[in-house]
Amino acid sequence: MLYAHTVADVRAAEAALMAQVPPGSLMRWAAAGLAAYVREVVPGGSPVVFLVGTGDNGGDALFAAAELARERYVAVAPVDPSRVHGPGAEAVQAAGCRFVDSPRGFPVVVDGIVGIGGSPGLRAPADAWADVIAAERPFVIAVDVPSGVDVDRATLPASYLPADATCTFGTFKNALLVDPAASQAVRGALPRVVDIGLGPFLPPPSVEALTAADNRLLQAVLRSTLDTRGAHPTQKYTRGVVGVAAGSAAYAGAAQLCVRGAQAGVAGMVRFVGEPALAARIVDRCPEVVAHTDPEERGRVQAWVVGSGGGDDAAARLHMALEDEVPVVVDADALTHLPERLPVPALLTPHAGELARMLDVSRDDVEADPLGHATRAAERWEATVLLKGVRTLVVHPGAPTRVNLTGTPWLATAGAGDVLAGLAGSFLAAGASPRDAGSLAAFVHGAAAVAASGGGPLTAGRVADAVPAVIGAWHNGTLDESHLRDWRDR
Ligand SMILES: NC(=O)C1=CN([C@@H]2O[C@H](COP(=O)(O)OP(=O)(O)OC[C@H]3O[C@@H](n4cnc5c(N)ncnc54)[C@H](O)[C@@H]3O)[C@@H](O)[C@H]2O)[C@@H](O)CC1
Repeated sequence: MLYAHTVADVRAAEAALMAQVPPGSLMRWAAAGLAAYVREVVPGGSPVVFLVGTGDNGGDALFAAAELARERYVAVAPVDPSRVHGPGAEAVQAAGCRFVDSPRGFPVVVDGIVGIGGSPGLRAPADAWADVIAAERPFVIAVDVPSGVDVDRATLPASYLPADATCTFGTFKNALLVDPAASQAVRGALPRVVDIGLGPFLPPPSVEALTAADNRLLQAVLRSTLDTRGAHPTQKYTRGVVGVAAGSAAYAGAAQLCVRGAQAGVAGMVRFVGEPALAARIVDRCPEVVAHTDPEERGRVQAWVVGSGGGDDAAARLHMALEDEVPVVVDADALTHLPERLPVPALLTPHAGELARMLDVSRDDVEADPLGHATRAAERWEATVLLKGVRTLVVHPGAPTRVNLTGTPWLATAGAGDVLAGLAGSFLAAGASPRDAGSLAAFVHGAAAVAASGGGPLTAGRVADAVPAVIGAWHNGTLDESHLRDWRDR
């Protein structure tokens, strides 16, 4: 699992650690880690300019500059020459670094303007430096966080300095994992986390992300439903039955893709409820499905998926599902019919436009602050909200938010959300909580998309087809982290 913490939590942990170690230790460790990282990502002797702010972020940069000055040409550009970290300034002077007043002409820039102590946005002269950098496109390495971003909210003010590589300390910060900051300001590979000993002092994270190594969650779900040792015979019913009440005459394909997502997942059986013509088409394409054309005769399920391609009867389908008192995935059109309070554990799966309608704000508002809006909706309905996006969020009140890091831009394709809803329903039916079901489904869905895409275009049906092999590999520990996303190195 990758973990991100809030600024307040990092500061509290730093204070607790600092009380136990000699003064200046943390900054020395941070600076040594930063210098090693610069060496690693920019090997050879390229000249480097360090942009140095007035706080400890600037201090980290100065000590790293002094260390690297032994090996290559290093310049220092202070934001305010009268306010630089004292011991850091002495170190760069002793090391013979040159002082400059702009990053102009340098192929490599290290951004130590502000870290977790910065208020959002860039002030003079950093705003002008950002313009120079945008024009010249040097390789930019951020110290702790790219300067200017809102670190906790992961939002982007008018001015910030995007980084091509980021070296952070102790733990991730929200802005390094969550959009829009993560996608826009943190280009390239995931940031490097330099261990400065904060671990024992950090509280539970604010944000976390599953990795290929985190298959215990999946194993725990399957342990209760799938007996791989033969001690207790596994039956389709013990694996969970997922009900799909999705699709409409206008969006018949949505029903089918939702069913295919559910079938590809971990449940043992899929029931479908819908009008006769639609049900007949589903069974034709997916003969394993048990279809019910009369909702009164729908049979027992352990979880429902409602709303994908919903159309006019989405409200009735949601009402029907809630009557069964089992967990429910509420998708697409059904999201506009949510009751004041949900009587069952629920996973709401909006995209930005749907979340905007739920909260009566604009889509732009949601896209500018996905974490804030998903959190608002999760608190408003006391439910888990899975907000679909490049980095899908799964927000549950009172628990760390999960951000999904698998996927490919090719996954932005018609029907992908229907497959995801069905897949999430299968995890719910197998006994996962809405939070785990949403994050497991998002992870598997993204990884399946990468596998199916092979770097090229995708259809949603091919994503569903790739799901079983991803679940199998993740379950038995052979999933390869390096094949889980293809936006990493852009
Ligand atoms: N506290 C510690 O023990 C450690 C801190 N570390 C570093 O210290 C950083 C935090 O240091 P600080 O708390 O001093 O805060 P920062 O250095 O992040 O920023 C605060 C300083 O920047 C100025 N400032 C704030 N917003 C600004 C803006 N928008 N534009 C320009 N200037 C702005 C403030 O006047 C203040 O002087 C971390 O991000 C990390 O890089 C590391 O050395 C690890 C240990």
